[in-house]
Formats: sequence, C-alpha cells, structure tokens
Amino acid sequence: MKVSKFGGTSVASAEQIRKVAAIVSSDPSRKIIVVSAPGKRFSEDEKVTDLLIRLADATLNNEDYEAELKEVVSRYEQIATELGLSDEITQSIENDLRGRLAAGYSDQSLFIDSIKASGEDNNAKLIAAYFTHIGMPAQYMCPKKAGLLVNDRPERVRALTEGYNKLAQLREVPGIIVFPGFFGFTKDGTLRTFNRGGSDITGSIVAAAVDAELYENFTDVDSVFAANPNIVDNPMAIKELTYREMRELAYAGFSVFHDEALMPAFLKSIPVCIKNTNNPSAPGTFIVKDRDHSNRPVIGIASDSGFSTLFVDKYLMNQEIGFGRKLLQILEDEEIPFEHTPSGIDNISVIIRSKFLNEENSERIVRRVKEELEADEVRLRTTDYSMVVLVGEGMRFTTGLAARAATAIAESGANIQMINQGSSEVSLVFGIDKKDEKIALKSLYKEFFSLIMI
Ligand SMILES: Nc1ncnc2c1ncn2[C@@H]1O[C@H](COP(=O)(O)OP(=O)(O)O)[C@@H](O)[C@H]1O
Ligand SMILES: N[C@@H](CC(=O)OP(=O)(O)O)C(=O)O
Repeated sequence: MKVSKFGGTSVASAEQIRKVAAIVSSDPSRKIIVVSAPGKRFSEDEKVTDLLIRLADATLNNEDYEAELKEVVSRYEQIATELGLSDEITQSIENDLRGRLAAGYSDQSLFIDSIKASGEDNNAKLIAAYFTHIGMPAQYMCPKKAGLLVNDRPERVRALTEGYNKLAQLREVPGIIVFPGFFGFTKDGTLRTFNRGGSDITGSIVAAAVDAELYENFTDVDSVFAANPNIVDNPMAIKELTYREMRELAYAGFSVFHDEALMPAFLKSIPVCIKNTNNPSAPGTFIVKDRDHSNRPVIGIASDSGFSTLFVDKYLMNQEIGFGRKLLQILEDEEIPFEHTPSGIDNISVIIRSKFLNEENSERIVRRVKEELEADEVRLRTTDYSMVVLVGEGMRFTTGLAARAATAIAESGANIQMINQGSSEVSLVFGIDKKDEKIALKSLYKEFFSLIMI
C-alpha cells in the first residue's frame, strides 16, 4: 500500500485534479491520498490557505469579510463546475466556512487554525466527490475520526504516536481514502494545524501509521534538485538522498519537502519518493536510509534567510562552568529555540530565527545576558542574515572540502561571518549577509556541480 500526498500546486485547479485522478487510478496500491488546499495556479496567484488567513484576520478585526469569503468559495466553485460536480458541494463548502466563522472563539489562534484547516478539509471532500463521480470508489476521511492525534502546544504542533494504532486501521477501509493534510486534533478534540507546508507532515504520519510500502509526495517539479531551481539555472536532479541529507536540506531552504515531515517515515524506514504530478513517468527523487555516496561528497546546497545573531563576549568564558547553560536558559525562558552556537574561548554566538524575536523580548534578552552573566559585550544583530549550507553524507570522508567552499564564497565577493561544521559532518554551514546569499549559492554550485556529469 502506498500513501500519496498531492501538494497545493497539484490540486490547484480542475485540470490538476484530473491529473491526480489519473495518477491514482493508474496504480491500485495508491490507496490513501493526502491532499493540500488549492495552491497557486500561476506564479502571481494566491494559495487558498493565504486567502483563508486574510479571511480569519478580517473576522478578528471585526471587518466585513464577505469579499474574502466569496474569494475562497469561488475558487472551489470554479473547480467543482469544471469537474462537472453539482452546486451541492460548493454550497456545503460555503456552509462549512460560515459555520466555522460563526462558531466564535475563546482563543484567536484556535480560530485561525480552524479557518486555515478548512482549506484542506473542504478540498478533500471535493476531491473524494469527484473521484466517486468518475467511478473511482472513494471516501473523505476526517482526521479526528481516523485518529490523527497532536499535542496541545500551539506553538509547536507535533503528531503523537499514540494515535498510530487507530490510524493503522485505515488499511482495512475499502476503496480510496482522501485524507486532508495540514491538521490534526488534540486528545480533547481541539483542531490544530501544523506549520505552513504541513500537509507533507500529515502524509508522512499516515504512511508511518499504516506501514506503507512507499510515501509518495507529488509536487510540481520532476525531482529534488541540487540547488533551488529559482536561484540556479537547470540545477542537477538528485536521484537518491538519505533521510539525514533531506532533513538538512529541507531545514536549510529546500522548500520542496517540509523538514518536519521526515521523522515519521524515517522511524519506520518508509522510503519517500518526490514526484511530479505534471510528469508522473519521471522517476523522481528517492529518500532512503543509505545510499552509495562514494562519487559525490556534496549532494545539495541550500540557503535560507531570516536569521539573527546573539553575540556574547566575556573574558575567560571558557573557564566559567555553566556559562553556556545559563545563556541558553535565558532563551528557554523566552521560549526561543536556537539554530547554531559557534563559539571561541571568550565568546559565543547564538543563531536564532528572527521570527522568534521582537522589540520586547530582544531588549529583555540583551539586558539579562549583560546583568546575569556579567558579559563584557552583548550584541543582538537582528538585521537579516543568511545561511548557506552544503549537505552530503560523503563530506566527512573528503579532505579540503571546507577550503574549496570557503574559496568559492570568497570569490563571489561575499564575506563569511560564521562557519559551522555540524558534528555529524553531514552539513557545512556558512553565515553571510542576506544580500550575498544568491551569489554565494551560485558560486558554490559552480564549484561543486558545474563540472560533474549527472
Ligand atoms: N532544491 C529544490 N528542488 C526542487 N524544488 C525546489 C528546491 N528548492 C525549492 N524548490 C521549490 O519547491 C517547489 C515545490 O514545493 P511546494 O511549492 O511546497 O509544492 P507543493 O505545492 O506541491 O506542496 C518547487 O516548485 C520549487 O520551486
Ligand atoms: N496549505 C497549507 C499546507 C500545505 O502543505 O500546503 P502545500 O502543499 O501547498 O505546501 C499551506 O499552504 O501551508
């Protein structure tokens, strides 16, 4: 049995949903289909999830939201009409949305989650109706009924493996199951969404729970490429990646697959295949436990922006027992995760995602570090900072690689502000100014890939 997830671009229009139906019907082992909300039909288009966020915001601001509501409903209406479905499905989607809007809220974030989740929920209902309409026996599956359990920490929603036993019963359901991505329910029945792009996570959880032979992730590119195709022209296609490599690349900017989506599949050793809905015969990229990495030390280069650095300097810091713990405790008190901690004998930098910082907590952190740790110098640099990351299982067996990478970045004119070789040696991270991100990435790509045949 395969679990096949279709992303926003794969279910953005009637034409795309017809392709999905053809893919599903071509392989009887594609039994569980996880779907996103309709995504972008063209580059300037808006995803339904973004329209829904605007709708939720308008409601919370006590504004008239009819225009926003109409925009969402008309996206489904157009799809349903073009697929030859009756008005009934559009009417039920509108009723569902009006019900969610009228339900009231004790907590704004729960309200926003409920509105956001309607994007996938209603699309799953529509797609199940279409499959049935064209003679493919299918049913919509509610994640609550199926047992997709999540924790109740709103800032970090994660699936609970306790739900897996119930989810495993999906194996016994006859016909095709259309499962909405992006959300689950806490033990007390509260709906919570994963982070943006989280339908990939749903697919992985369901695949792990039912012990799928394969988790297919259908998107709009033929494969994962060695660099972001929006930055590097015609990057090399990757045939095979390990879970670790994909996790590092997804974390560092390969938005094609959610970095949190690997863990459920990894724990059950379920292979993952990234494939193209618009070209399903292309082999795609396989994500597996092990691969032969002897001929290529670096498999991909990713980059991401939106980082800040907290720099702390104190004479004889290396001799002060507990300094690092106390510093990280201050961040923990603020519920702020950290990404990297490059350090010297008298100083340490903590790299933080800027989205976790605001004026208030930034001021508090700097003050506490100065006062409580008696630091000589504390600087919180919140101007945009980027990470460029080289990833490959073969890197740890290759000498001179860091020097080659540093030279390539220097030749691009970018100034390296931080280097961090992960202890696993699967990744090598360079911190640079955001303005230099693209040029450094291109230069690294040229160094490590341009002379290699695919
Ligand atoms: N290294 C990469 N390889 C392939 N695609 C990438 C890479 N980095 C970024 N992308 C982008 O990821 C996009 C697919 O992800 P996403 O938009 O989330 O798809 P979906 O709508 O299917 O969930 C591609 O269109 C591509 O622009
Ligand atoms: N629709 C949600 C979840 C998701 O996974 O979407 P997509 O498959 O389009 O990345 C979002 O936009 O975040």
